[in-house]
Amino acid sequence: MAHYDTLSLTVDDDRIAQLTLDRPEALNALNSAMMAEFAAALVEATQSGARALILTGKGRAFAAGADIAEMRDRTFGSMSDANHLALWERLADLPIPTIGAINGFALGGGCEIAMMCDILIAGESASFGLPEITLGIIPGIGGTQRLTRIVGKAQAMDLILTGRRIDADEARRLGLISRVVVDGEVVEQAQVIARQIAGSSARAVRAAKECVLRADQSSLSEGLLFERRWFHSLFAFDDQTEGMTAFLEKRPARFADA
Ligand SMILES: C=CC(=O)SCCNC(=O)CCNC(=O)[C@H](O)C(C)(C)COP(=O)(O)OP(=O)(O)OC[C@H]1O[C@@H](n2cnc3c(N)ncnc32)[C@H](O)[C@@H]1OP(=O)(O)O
Repeated sequence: MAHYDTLSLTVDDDRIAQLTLDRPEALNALNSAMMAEFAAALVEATQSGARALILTGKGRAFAAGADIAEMRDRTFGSMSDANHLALWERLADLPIPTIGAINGFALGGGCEIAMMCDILIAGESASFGLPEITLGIIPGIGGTQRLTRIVGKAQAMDLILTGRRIDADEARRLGLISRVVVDGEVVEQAQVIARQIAGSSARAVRAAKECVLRADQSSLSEGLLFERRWFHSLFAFDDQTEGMTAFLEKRPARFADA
């Protein structure tokens, strides 16, 4: 793995990649150096053959948002010419499943990149929010769009216009995250989920991810057709025969690429 200054990337023997944001002294505030390294690390993780990626933060935050000290003196020209923040969006395009393991604060851009993850779990004392409004700006890493799709207009307006923080339980009730776990066990639990995914058929996992993402972006009829076509396509591969034979023979499936 390459050396990074603002994050670390590991890939274990089960082909689980773990990307840890590592600027704990600034609560993992997202600066330009981290953004460039993040994009490079996603490429490296994918090329390593990883079957799932866990994203977490070192210390008492997942990430407390875009780096305010770096942004304060920016101008419209410098922000728009560089298309600032656009690189973070690469996370949403990753072909493998991504699991956000949220420890502590996930605020502003931190909450926004968390919402890009496919599965989100959080420690009991995690807190989420989009406080950009208090800084005279708005979310810029997809926060208004993703939050509205997830929780609906009224809840999104409430959270974005007030900038208020919510705890892990409320985040789960609103649908932002799927599981709340004991603080300190977030990464461990994410690894359990990742290993389960890595033991499945890689093609079926990819198909399932593409279908779920399609549900957000297409009409129901298009989504249903997309799903059915993927379903048919999976019968072209050995994983389907192996999975069904294993069930009938009452043994665990041995997928070729797992
Ligand atoms: C896309 C746009 C955006 O994301 S804009 C940023 C949105 N995020 C925020 O507005 C959150 C800003 N942070 C806070 O409100 C607080 O830090 C906190 C509530 C997350 C934690 O408060 P606490 O009192 O526990 O810690 P400190 O405030 O003392 O923070 C420690 C240390 O981290 C630095 N820091 C925190 N967040 C950021 C940030 N977003 N950008 C840059 N730096 C940040 C903070 O300044 C402290 O540094 P120090 O050198 O020790 O003063």
